[in-house]
Amino acid sequence: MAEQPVFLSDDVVARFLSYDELIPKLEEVLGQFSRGVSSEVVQPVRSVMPIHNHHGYLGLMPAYIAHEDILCTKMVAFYRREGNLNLPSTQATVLLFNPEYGNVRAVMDGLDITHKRTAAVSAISAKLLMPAQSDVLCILGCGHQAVSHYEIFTRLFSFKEVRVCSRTLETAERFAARVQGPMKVFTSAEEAVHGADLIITVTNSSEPVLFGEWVKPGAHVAAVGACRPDWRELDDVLMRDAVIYVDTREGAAVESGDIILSGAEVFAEVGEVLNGTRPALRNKTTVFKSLGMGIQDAVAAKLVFDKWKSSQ
Ligand SMILES: NC(=O)C1=CN([C@@H]2O[C@H](COP(=O)(O)OP(=O)(O)OC[C@H]3O[C@@H](n4cnc5c(N)ncnc54)[C@H](O)[C@@H]3O)[C@@H](O)[C@H]2O)C=CC1
Ligand SMILES: O=C(O)C1=NCCCC1
Repeated sequence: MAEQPVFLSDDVVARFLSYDELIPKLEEVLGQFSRGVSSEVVQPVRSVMPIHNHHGYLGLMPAYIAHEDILCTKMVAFYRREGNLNLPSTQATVLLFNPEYGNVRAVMDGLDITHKRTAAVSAISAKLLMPAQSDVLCILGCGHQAVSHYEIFTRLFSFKEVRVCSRTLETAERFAARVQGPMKVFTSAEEAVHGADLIITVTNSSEPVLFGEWVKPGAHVAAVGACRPDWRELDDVLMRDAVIYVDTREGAAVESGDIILSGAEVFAEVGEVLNGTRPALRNKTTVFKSLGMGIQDAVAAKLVFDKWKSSQ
């Protein structure tokens, strides 16, 4: 008889998921994905269904990584929350399967996985693309992704200054109280961005929050929000002037409003840079447009499950 699935709650997942193990696994799988051997890493573009009555979307993100025998899917609900900050903007559940039988081995809360793997992939892009001398980090948006990005970026890199700015001063101040470490809270995005070497956009805005004329030439931008074809975080000037990197070309062509609506050309997948088949143009202004991938959730879920299992 097939084993019964275990349920791993968010705090259990968080306990077993470490950036130190996650980052090398993500680098490996991003490289394999971009090698394009479709039988090795199978990941269709996510299917996304609108939840009209609640300004939301439900995304289904299946992935199969053959050589590691990982079969997984994440279901993620995400919302445009205009006013009501008490409602969550993202909820996620991850199912990890036994690939041989097709039964579910684990049902996991997917929030910690989503927060950490997204921030880890942004950090991988930054390692490759940010200016060699990066003193000033600026984070636009002060929600959940801002927290995980702050944690990993300040752990991996040393900045002289970290700046944050959100839509309201209240959310920025709440963020500053939640994370450990120094930062300056700005009320003007333009002032926060001025002179920054590395800019992270983690907003739920559907209109541009970052404008090319504000961005220091040579800076690197990790753009994490705007994951719908009609949503923007970056304006046309920035999209036109920067060299554009993505997690997947296929996903970007279908889901990224910044790419579709600006008509910008994608230069490379981050996996291609990791493989050495496309260059990291560090001296130019670069944008990494992140949309999120099922394979990222899959390697994270496997790490969590294996650690949980060996703790039993
Ligand atoms: N690329 C990826 O893999 C993933 C992307 N996302 C996306 O990342 C974005 C952020 O996610 P969460 O942090 O979970 O959302 P959240 O709701 O916790 O935080 C969003 C933040 O953006 C701020 N914001 C909204 N409009 C703004 C503006 N015009 N200027 C500055 N700040 C503004 C809000 O005040 C809030 O602090 C969302 O769009 C989400 O869909 C989420 C998960 C994975
Ligand atoms: O990859 C993910 O997870 C998500 N991507 C875009 C929007 C919400 C979640």
